[in-house]
Amino acid sequence: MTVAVRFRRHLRRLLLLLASCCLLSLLLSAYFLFTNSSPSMQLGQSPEPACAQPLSMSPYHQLPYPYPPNPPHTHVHTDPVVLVLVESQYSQLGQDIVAILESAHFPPLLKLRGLPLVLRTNQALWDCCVVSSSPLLHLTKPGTDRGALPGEDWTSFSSNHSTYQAVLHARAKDGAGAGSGDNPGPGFSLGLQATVVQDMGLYDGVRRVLFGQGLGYWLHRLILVDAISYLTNRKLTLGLDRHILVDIDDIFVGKEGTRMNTKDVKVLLDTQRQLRSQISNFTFNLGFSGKFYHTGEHNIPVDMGYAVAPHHSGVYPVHLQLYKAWRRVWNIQVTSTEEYPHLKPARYRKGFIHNNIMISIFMTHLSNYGNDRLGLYTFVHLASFLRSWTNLKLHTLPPLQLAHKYFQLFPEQRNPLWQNPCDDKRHKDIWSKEKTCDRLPKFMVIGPQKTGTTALYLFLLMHPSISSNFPSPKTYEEVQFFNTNNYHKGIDWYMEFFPVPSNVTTDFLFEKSANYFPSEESPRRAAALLPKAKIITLLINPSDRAYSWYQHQRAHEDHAALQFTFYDVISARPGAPAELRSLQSRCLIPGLYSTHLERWLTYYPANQVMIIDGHQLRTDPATVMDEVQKFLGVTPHFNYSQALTFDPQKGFWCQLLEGGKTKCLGKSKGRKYPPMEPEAHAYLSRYYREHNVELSKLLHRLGQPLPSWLREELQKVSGIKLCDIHLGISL
Ligand SMILES: Nc1ncnc2c1ncn2[C@@H]1O[C@H](COP(=O)(O)OS(=O)(=O)O)[C@@H](OP(=O)(O)O)[C@H]1O
Repeated sequence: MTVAVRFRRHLRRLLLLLASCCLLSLLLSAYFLFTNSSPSMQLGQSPEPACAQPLSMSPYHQLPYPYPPNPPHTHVHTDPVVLVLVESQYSQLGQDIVAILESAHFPPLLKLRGLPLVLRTNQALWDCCVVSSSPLLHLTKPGTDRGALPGEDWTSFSSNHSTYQAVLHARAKDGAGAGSGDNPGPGFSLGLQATVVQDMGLYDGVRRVLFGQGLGYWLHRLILVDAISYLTNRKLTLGLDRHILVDIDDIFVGKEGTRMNTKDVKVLLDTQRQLRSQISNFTFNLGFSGKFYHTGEHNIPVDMGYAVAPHHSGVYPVHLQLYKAWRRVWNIQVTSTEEYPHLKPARYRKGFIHNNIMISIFMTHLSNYGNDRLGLYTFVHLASFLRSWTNLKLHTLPPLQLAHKYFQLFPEQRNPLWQNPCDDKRHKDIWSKEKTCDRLPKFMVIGPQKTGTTALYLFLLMHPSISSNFPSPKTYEEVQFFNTNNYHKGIDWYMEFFPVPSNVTTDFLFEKSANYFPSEESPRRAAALLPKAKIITLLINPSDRAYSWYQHQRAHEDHAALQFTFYDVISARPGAPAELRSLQSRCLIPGLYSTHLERWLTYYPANQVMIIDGHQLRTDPATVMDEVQKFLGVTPHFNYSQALTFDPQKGFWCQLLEGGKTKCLGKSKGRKYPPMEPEAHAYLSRYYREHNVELSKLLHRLGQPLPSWLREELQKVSGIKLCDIHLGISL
């Protein structure tokens, strides 16, 4: 089973668990809220500004970051299920819970039965401040947000139990609250309303963070980030270092009169000085592109290996010529894009490396025109906001180093994921007018090898509306785009393999690369570029497949295959020679059908995937081809019973030509070799047993019949009837 499949299963399980916990929490909350509304204590008010008060007696408030160890409750739940309670904007159930706390329909004072917590609802508050001693804080820096808080529906919390620790305090506008003589509880300051509290789990073993209003309030969002970190024991925490680079694009471009003048440059330098007080070495980056690059008049160094390449210059979708020109003429090693994979939403933007040019997303685009003061104001205030309210540390680096840093931080982004430029209007507009997105396959035969893929390929080409890719001009072999380094040659390279269809709606282009089936990368890459494509796979008995593949290797004079018997290959142990082990895995792994199929089904819906019984294609190709035509929706219907004939000499079905001649596959398909030894047969039956069981379950789930070879293999599985397997009883 692949990591992706396992992850999906875990995720599904986790979501179910979350949903059940939410439901339970909802019921409990509703029960508590409705069954007891008498306050157990008076709430206080203080004339002092918020957070100027001495803080609670909580045993934790003195403890510095990193967070204290788990509270001494014996059964503290640190499972992130509690996150759902605060994740109000993104989860329907969480929304309900926060809505309860915000609701204007409850009496002003509530006590939660079963929990030592009192809620005061529907308040107008002001002067909100972050409690500096809260152990929750990581990203958030203590400070006071003066003035009225938005809305008049705030809920505040008080308690006399040390499990609760205030995170945010505010003052009640109407003067309500605990009098100066009241005791608001150990976790709370006298006279202040706690609007966000952290439950350490000391009371009932459940750690929580309770918000007295939604996440519309900006400080709540900051606290939410810390709450997630706290509740997951820092598993979901980002570091505090951030890098910033500001490009001023094309400073010499723009109409006469709108370009930067001396005054603009002076203000720019002044801003740079201010920013340097907060970000050491901060330097505005002069971006150059287009025809003004390298004009040299201004004596500004431009050989930094970097050029701004905004979307209109075609960084993504990739124009290969541009990359080559950059490299050759200006030795560009890094540029930036805001289009990959799409312009919006900005948080999904990524970088990638193509043709040794790093394309990263650090570009923050300042206007290239004169008189721009707003941009400068924004950057200065952004930096001071971050310094005042967060513990983030801002750094800067020159573009090249920053790009290296970027891919060091996000190595998974190095490899691009190509998409169809015509699926996004902005991409299409950038895409060259001479290019078309119609030179892409509508369906693919993905393998695995030795299952009859070439026969299927030949039969498909007999159909008047179906055409395939051109063979590789160098190797005459399959394209192998999605599973090899060919992928890094880009989609232009791939499209060159296909003819321009004469009729886009009726013509069916396809590609057959038999190694796509077991490849880890192929399904994700194929689905990104060809999400609507239909996928055809052929399965024969994996033992026969392995044997045919071994014979194929021998015919190609593979050194190890000639040296070792088939049994040696399939039964090689971990300490065997590397050459043998490599041959073994290439021989056996493609036959783990259920694993590979599950991966394809992660990226493609089941109705786009056709699983053909390769044995049936061999014995009754006309019936299979009828089903294939139906699956593809291709017209006109082609009569394969008339077009194919069994060739007794070849021992296989072949194309019937005029005059009764036949066109069969070459010598390399349908080879003559001795039958597999019984010992190897038995070994492989055992080896593939579990996987065949998994395959039968998968086919059952998809509502597909079991091929006869699979039935036979399953019958060898002792004591287990097929119907048991279908019912999901494991062996
Ligand atoms: N009609 C017809 N003609 C010839 N061969 C046929 C046909 N139908 C199925 N087969 C079986 O296809 C096997 C080769 O599979 P592939 O074409 O997928 O092989 S490859 O991966 O492309 O090398 C090949 O395997 P071998 O018998 O081991 O050569 C054949 O058994």
